[in-house]
Amino acid sequence: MTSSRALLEAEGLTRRFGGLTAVKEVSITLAPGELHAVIGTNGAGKSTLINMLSGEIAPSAGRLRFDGIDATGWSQPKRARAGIGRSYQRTTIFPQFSVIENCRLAAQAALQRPWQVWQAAQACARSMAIAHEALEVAGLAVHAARAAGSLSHGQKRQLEIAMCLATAPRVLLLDEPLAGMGPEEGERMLALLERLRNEHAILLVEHDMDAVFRVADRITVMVNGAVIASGAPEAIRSNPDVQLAYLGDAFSDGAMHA
Ligand SMILES: Nc1ncnc2c1ncn2[C@@H]1O[C@H](COP(=O)(O)OP(=O)(O)OP(=O)(O)O)[C@@H](O)[C@H]1O
Repeated sequence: MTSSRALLEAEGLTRRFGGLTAVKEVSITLAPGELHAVIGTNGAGKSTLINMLSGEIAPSAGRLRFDGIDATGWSQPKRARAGIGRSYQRTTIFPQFSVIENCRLAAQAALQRPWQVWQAAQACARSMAIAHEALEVAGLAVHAARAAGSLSHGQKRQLEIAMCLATAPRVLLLDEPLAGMGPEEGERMLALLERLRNEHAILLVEHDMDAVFRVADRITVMVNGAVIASGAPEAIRSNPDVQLAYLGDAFSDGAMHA
């Protein structure tokens, strides 16, 4: 399944927690311009997979390549600096700071090196410019001066993505960006994903099947830590193994037939 265009390539990624194998030999590729969704029932191993790709937890086995280079041993900060950005299921903003300040801090953290203190002023102007651009892309420019804590739930999730964009990522690992959103907020987020897909390699973990089947170019299905199918949405929709795995679950409510 490895493509020559792939920016991030995981091969045989495995993670064990004691006697439990949360992720079993998962191979997955992310390419620029492609939105790759990973779906699976609760506990299938999706977050553990994202955590291994972002470097938050180490794999028990398997390899990771970023832009053709072995990145398996890279720390999370090193991966972030290289261009692997992620958003979280939980909100990670500073509520008392303004929207633009949250974004600027994310940009600054990505730009600054501790030994480059003499460049602080220059870096500050640069990080502010990056922050404004990220807010523009994320559709939050009009809210720049507001306290981040006063944003709606959906706007906070948009801000998290803007903060991620402020670190200039090439890969975006998005963990349930639609969670807790109403229909209008969800549509805004989907429109944002459509805008981001051209410039980034995106991994989307999402429970909203309607959304996944609408926006994904490729869908990988996990069950009990293992991949049972991976392909274009139409192929996944008609895959008997997937239908069996989801029988009586997420797909039985008609989402698979949307
Ligand atoms: N730090 C940990 N220690 C022990 N077990 C863990 C740990 N993290 C995850 N697990 C277990 O690994 C399995 C996969 O969990 P994971 O959170 O990756 O699934 P998921 O597909 O993201 O689920 P959800 O859709 O509910 O978020 C679960 O059985 C979970 O309890």
